Amino acid sequence: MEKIAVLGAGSWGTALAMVLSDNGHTVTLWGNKSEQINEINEQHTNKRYLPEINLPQNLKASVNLKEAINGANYILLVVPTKAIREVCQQLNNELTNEVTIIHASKGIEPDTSKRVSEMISEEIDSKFLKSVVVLSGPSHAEEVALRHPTTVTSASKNMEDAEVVQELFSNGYFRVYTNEDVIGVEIGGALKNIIALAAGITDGLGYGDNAKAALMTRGLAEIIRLGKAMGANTQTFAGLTGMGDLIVTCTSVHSRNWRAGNLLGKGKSLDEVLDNMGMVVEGVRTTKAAYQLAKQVNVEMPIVNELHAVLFENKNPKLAVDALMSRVKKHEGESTSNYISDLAE
Ligand SMILES: NC(=O)C1=CN([C@@H]2O[C@H](COP(=O)(O)OP(=O)(O)OC[C@H]3O[C@@H](n4cnc5c(N)ncnc54)[C@H](OP(=O)(O)O)[C@@H]3O)[C@@H](O)[C@H]2O)C=CC1
Ligand SMILES: O=C(CO)COP(=O)(O)O
Repeated sequence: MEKIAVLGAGSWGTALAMVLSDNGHTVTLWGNKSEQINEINEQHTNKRYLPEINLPQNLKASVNLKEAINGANYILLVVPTKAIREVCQQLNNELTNEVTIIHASKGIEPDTSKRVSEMISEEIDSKFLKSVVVLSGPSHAEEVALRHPTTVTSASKNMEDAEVVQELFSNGYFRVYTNEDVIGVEIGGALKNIIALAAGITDGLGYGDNAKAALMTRGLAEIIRLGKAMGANTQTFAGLTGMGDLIVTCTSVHSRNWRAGNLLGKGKSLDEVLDNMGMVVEGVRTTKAAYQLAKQVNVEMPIVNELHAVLFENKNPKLAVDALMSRVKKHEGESTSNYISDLAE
């Protein structure tokens, strides 16, 4: 059994800390709000993020980062993408031994186009960084906390590290696969949030399942095109962290990205939506990042372009849908870089 620090006491950090505690590991959940940390230690609940859930009695929490990471060989980082660099900088100041950093955040940084694992490698002193492993897949915190069957992927360039993480998390309700395609796993997890925002918008506009199926299918084509340009293995996008996460995020009321899109489709402004969500909506920043990245690598991403216009240029969502529907007529396989044959390899 291992001592593991979980940094980020929101919905996903808490649910993953529960999985690790269920597996018998000694887990300390780190957060920055003392009231919330006291609630976790004394009431064994985290009501703001996981209402109705009783946390395992052996799960401890701390506001003190030094205390949380003391003696840990594994650190699970689960804060919103925009906080990754800041938390890594704090962590870097406290580390005294080499650690494996596992991250479960889904986003791309605007302006730098960096994936989360790249930000971690840039911020953590290499003498403290044994390995970076990504944990991603179709997994709403609300369902994991209820111990409902869930499958995810542990990805690392080094398969042995991915397998160690697979072992740490696996149990009867949490099944972990491995993959060495870190780029594909991170791109799939980040970009599905964009498509979920768009799917929420079409639902909010009152369009039905046909529109959602269209967005998911053509959205996956866009994700694969960008992923291929970034060096991903296109087969990864047929798996849990690609198609799997796209399905769960576009079709679930648990998804904050879908819910945010739904409110936008119903006519709320982006500021109103984000002010009322109370949890991170990663797809907003990632839309900005993907929009910039697509231009840099010259990849066609019409859904991303229209969503960017809705979010940041005040475009009416209905006009964005009209624009997508009236694009130049195409062959279905055109500009998908034969990804279906790639997937079938
Ligand atoms: N929720 C889910 O089902 C899943 C989420 N993810 C990913 O996990 C990541 C985290 O999401 P999630 O837990 O849902 O988000 P939440 O909004 O539920 O929680 C975010 C947590 O991060 C904390 N936080 C934010 N900034 C900092 C900081 N600078 N220092 C310390 N703590 C900070 C927040 O603290 P505070 O309360 O003080 O604001 C809060 O506890 C995202 O990238 C998301 O895409 C991945 C899979 C599933
Ligand atoms: O990543 C998730 C499920 O796999 C959670 O999605 P949301 O951030 O949209 O809630």
